[in-house]
Amino acid sequence: MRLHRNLVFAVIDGLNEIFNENAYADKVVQSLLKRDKRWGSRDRGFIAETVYDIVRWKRLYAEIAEVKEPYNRENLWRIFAVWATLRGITLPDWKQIEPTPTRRIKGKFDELSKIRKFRESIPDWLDELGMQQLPDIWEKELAALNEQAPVVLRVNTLKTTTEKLIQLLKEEDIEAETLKGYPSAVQLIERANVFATKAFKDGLFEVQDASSQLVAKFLDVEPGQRVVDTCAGAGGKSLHLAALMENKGQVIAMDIYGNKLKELKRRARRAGAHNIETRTIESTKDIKKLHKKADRVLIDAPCTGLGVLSRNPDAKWKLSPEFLESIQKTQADILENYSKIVKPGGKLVYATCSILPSENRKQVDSFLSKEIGSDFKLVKDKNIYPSSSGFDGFYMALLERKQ
Ligand SMILES: C[S@@+](CC[C@H](N)C(=O)[O-])C[C@H]1O[C@@H](n2cnc3c(N)ncnc32)[C@H](O)[C@@H]1O
Repeated sequence: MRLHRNLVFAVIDGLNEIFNENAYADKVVQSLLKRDKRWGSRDRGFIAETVYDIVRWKRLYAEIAEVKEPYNRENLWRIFAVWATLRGITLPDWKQIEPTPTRRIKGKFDELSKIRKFRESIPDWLDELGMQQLPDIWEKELAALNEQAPVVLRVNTLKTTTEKLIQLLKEEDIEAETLKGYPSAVQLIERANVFATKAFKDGLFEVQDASSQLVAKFLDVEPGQRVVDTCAGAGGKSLHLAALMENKGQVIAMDIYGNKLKELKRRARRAGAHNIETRTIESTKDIKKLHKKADRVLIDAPCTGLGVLSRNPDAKWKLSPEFLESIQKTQADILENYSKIVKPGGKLVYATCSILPSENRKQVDSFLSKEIGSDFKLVKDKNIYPSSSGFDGFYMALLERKQ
């Protein structure tokens, strides 16, 4: 592979923003890709994959490069040189790249790979937490979370079928296949920019991980019901709920951030999902109005996102023990307050994209031991682990409010 100067410069600029300016990797990559209209899909792929790779392996590469945070540009070039050397890419003779001791880099890589926190590139506190909470599986989950996530689409059944979508994508030179056990999912055989397709603009699919596609189904919705999606965000699950309900009944999509709900509205229009109403949560009154009013409630709770590290590797570096503590408190409050929206006889799903028991089953058990929780029973729950599923890590619990 020959390295192109302007692409590598874009990578270095992106890393600077992510590591030194606390910017989110997905946003940074999105804006880098707009830098030069002449870049083709290979160039764009190089930038996105290299940035994500280096974010994913930051601790390991920085250790090999012998650089410490905050990284100046020279440090970032050294980290880049480690990335390239370990991939067997011949480094060009540019002034930014110092003569790199290839053998030394490979030797250090072998040596550090014996130690989990370097091999899997993870902060000490997070590694200790994972070992405490998931002693038997942490090591293999961590390895799975460092794999690149596949691109999975959810077919919008309000407008098309999986077979038709696969055919339409093929006509746009994108190969995709169905996924056993995930009725509305289609997985790309090779990565491609699906957002540029006509099928996307026509609202025939959304990009949504296969594990995430199990959440709305877990809620057991039916056409005609009133369903409240309490942490709807930009609406990945609300859109799925609307499709499962065949556009009949009502989905009330709520969030504390109105801008996310605006994006949800745009997506709903494109998808032809007409039964979604958005409501920003301004105060507890907005929740009280709905007490005992819904057949189904979804709490897709804010969480550490530890189950989706393959998609968002920068979360490893942005999370902190203080954030974990505060998000767990939020999860407990949300569960206690929003469960009151469920009608007697109605159902609730509590879900997270984390694999930590303290954000998952422990939250459910603690809720069930409270006064409001005694009105509910746990019907079933499911832990989805990246190592066995091949997709994101998720947790979902189905609870039923007694009559
Ligand atoms: C896991 S994300 C939701 C993802 C979304 N359901 C989807 O499928 O695309 C959690 C959401 O909870 C929202 N949130 C955080 N605190 C909240 C609160 N107290 N009440 C309601 N929503 C909250 C966040 O803004 C975020 O959009």
